[in-house]
Amino acid sequence: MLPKINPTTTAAWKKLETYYAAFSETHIKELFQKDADRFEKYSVKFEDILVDFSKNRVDDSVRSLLVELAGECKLQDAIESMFSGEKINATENRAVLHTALRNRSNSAILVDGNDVMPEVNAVLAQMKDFSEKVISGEWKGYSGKEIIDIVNIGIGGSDLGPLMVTEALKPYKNHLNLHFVSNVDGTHMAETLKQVTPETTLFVVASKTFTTQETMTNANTARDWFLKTARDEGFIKNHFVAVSTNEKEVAAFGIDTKNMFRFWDWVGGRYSLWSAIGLSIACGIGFDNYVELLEGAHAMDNHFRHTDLDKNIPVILALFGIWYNNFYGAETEAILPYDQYMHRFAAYFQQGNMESNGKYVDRSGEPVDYQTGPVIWGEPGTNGQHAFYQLIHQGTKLIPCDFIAAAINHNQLGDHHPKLLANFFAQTEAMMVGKTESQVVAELKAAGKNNEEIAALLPFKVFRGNIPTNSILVKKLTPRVLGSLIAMYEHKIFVQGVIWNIFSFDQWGVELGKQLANAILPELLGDEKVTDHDASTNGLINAYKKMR
Ligand SMILES: O=P(O)(O)OC[C@H]1O[C@@H](O)[C@@H](O)[C@@H](O)[C@@H]1O
Repeated sequence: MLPKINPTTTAAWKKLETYYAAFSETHIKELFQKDADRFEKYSVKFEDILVDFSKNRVDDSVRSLLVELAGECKLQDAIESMFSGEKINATENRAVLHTALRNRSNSAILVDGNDVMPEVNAVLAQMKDFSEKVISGEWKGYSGKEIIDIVNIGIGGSDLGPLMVTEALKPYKNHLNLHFVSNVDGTHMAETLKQVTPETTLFVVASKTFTTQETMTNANTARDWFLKTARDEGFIKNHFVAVSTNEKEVAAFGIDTKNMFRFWDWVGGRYSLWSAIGLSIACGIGFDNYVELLEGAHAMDNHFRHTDLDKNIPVILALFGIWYNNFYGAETEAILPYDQYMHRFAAYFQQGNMESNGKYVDRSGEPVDYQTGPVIWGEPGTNGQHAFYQLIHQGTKLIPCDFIAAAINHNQLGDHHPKLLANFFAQTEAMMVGKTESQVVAELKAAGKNNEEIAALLPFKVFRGNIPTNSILVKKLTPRVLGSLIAMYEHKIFVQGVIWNIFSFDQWGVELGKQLANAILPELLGDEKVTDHDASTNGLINAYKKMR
């Protein structure tokens, strides 16, 4: 069980508050001036990943007080509780074992006294067998043709993980074309179906519950579309497989449970790409590459579980995040991959982070009186530079940023990569050092401006700097490296949830909207005036009825 400790009542929190009062105006530049070894002291190398934490508003005292905070909040016990299969997802009475799905050591992990590893390995073997058959062409569509297109139908964790990973690992892609349909907006399915043919398309219906409205609607539409051409329900088994925890609903849909890939209630939706939800990944990049992804995550799991807190990458990321969130009042964090293939990475961790730590009730059921999860957002560099970096550099909000880049690009095209990386390094430098008044004056003088012109322009051209960044530089974006990066952020989220004294593995907050949508749906069918909601909702529904 996780402890129920209000972090603000710890001695470390009080000390951090006192320290913050004196320290908060300190410029990161000064920290570098005072400490020649700062880069070495504030960076950690893990396999092919270098994480540079040095450009943060953190000194040795802040770092050790944050580690003290983690200690007082019993972080190490919490880590052990998660890895050993305790039911730390208390509001759903479930263990949290995405780490078991990538437990390449195969050591026993017990849930209710039963080792989960044999089942995990059995599903992995099933995924290997299936993906190899589809890739080799041994798996045939109803007319005897090989599969060319795979359509993953899922939403939330049953979509974002496979989508993000297959985009990030596109250089490892085989001949199969992957498509992802998530939105209940018919456009998503309609546009996808335009690109595929029934004879050569495999639908992977991915849903933990197999009751999600969007996914079931899309899956039914896909089945109708398929049967219009195939005409025989007996052919469904060649073209529809399911990934789910819900055997009953899978069978009710008409999918042969032989073509069902199981997972378990101890896999959270947003942590499910490591489970059979990764089937599209295994098909798209091959099972061996999928296993490499698991291996990379497992290596990060070991680092997280066994490394001292002050050298532990996910722990440091989490603690520095808490420093900005709870002491500096930062509301958001940006994830900025300088890697076009990682264009869905921030979106993926929007769910990972915001669904996990977007909670205002603590583990005792009381409302918190401090901030919890931040807003996560981001786009790949350099695009973001020409869009929203203005606000990061000169806006009124403090936005800590994570920069991610690979030293070796999969596409060695002219001088694109040095240019990309020059921007990566320049942005983290600019965010930290800024530009002083005297630098601006010197530049304007050199450009031939007179004193009056200089005075008029000066305030607009100054950059305060002191914007905190983490730089995550990897050798190359391989499946193993990506696996480690994803696990790194997952554990960061876990650490923050532990310290904020919230339950990170439930998501009750997504339910209300679903419930109300189910109530509204039948009201949209007829023409009668709707009156049972508030005036705005009634007004909108009635206006819609007139417009359609
Ligand atoms: O995989 P299924 O059950 O369709 O859920 C899909 C998604 O639904 C949402 O409402 C959330 O609960 C997510 O965590 C989940 O990933």
